[in-house]
Amino acid sequence: MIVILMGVCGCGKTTIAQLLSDKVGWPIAEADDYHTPENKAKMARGIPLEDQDRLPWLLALHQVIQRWLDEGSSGIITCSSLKKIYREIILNGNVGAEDFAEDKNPSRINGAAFPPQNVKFVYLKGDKETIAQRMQMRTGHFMPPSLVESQFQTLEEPTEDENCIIMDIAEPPDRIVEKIIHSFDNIGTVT
Ligand SMILES: Nc1ncnc2c1ncn2[C@@H]1O[C@H](COP(=O)(O)OP(=O)(O)OP(=O)(O)O)[C@@H](O)[C@H]1O
Ligand SMILES: O=C(O)[C@H](O)[C@@H](O)[C@H](O)[C@H](O)CO
Repeated sequence: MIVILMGVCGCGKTTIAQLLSDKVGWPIAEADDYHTPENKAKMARGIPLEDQDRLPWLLALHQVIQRWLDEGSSGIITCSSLKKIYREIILNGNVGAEDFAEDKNPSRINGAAFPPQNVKFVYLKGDKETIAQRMQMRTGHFMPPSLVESQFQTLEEPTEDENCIIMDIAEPPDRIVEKIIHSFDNIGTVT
C-alpha cells in the first residue's frame, strides 16, 4: 500500500506522515526533499510555484511510487498534489505529463482506472483560517504563511472518481492516523 498525504501547505502532511510511519513502519518520501533549490527559494520569497516549476518535482515523486510498486513495498508520500492533473502525473508519470503539456482532459489518460487500488490519496482537509493560524505558529520552515491564499486558489479538491479518503484536520493527529489505518480496509467509507 502506498499512501499519498495531500493538501495545501500547513494542512499537516508531515505531521501525519511521521505518526503514521511510526505506527505502520513504512518509509516516508517527504516531497519537500524532492524540490529543486530554485523552487524552494522561490517559495521562501513568497512567490507561488507554477505548473512548469512543479512538473519535474511531480515526475520525481512518480518515480518513487513506481520504485515502491516494482519492489512490492509500502510507503508514505507527503505531497500537496493540489490539482487533479498533478495527481494524474504522480500516478502515471510521463503519460500524465504529456497530457499536462497538451492540456488534454486528464480523465481520459490511457482509459486507465484512476487511481490504482494500492495507491491511495488521503486529503487533509481544513479551512483557510485554521491552516493560516497553524502556519503562523510553525517555525523553521521555508514556506511562508503568505502563500496559503495561493495554495487555496490552486487547490482542486479530489473528486469522487479519485476514490480519495478525506480527513478533517480539526481532529487531533492521533485520531486522523487511526482513521487512515482503519480506512485501509474500508476505503471510501471514512470521512
Ligand atoms: N491535526 C492537527 N491538529 C493540530 N495541529 C496540527 C495538526 N496537524 C498538524 N498540525 C500542526 O500544524 C503545523 C503544520 O503541519 P505540517 O508541517 O505537518 O504541515 P504540512 O502539510 O507538512 O506543511 P507543508 O506543506 O508546508 O510542508 C505544524 O506546526 C503541526 O504541528
Ligand atoms: O506549491 C506546492 O505545490 C506545495 O506547496 C509544495 O510545493 C510545497 O512543497 C509544500 O506544500 C510546502 O512545504
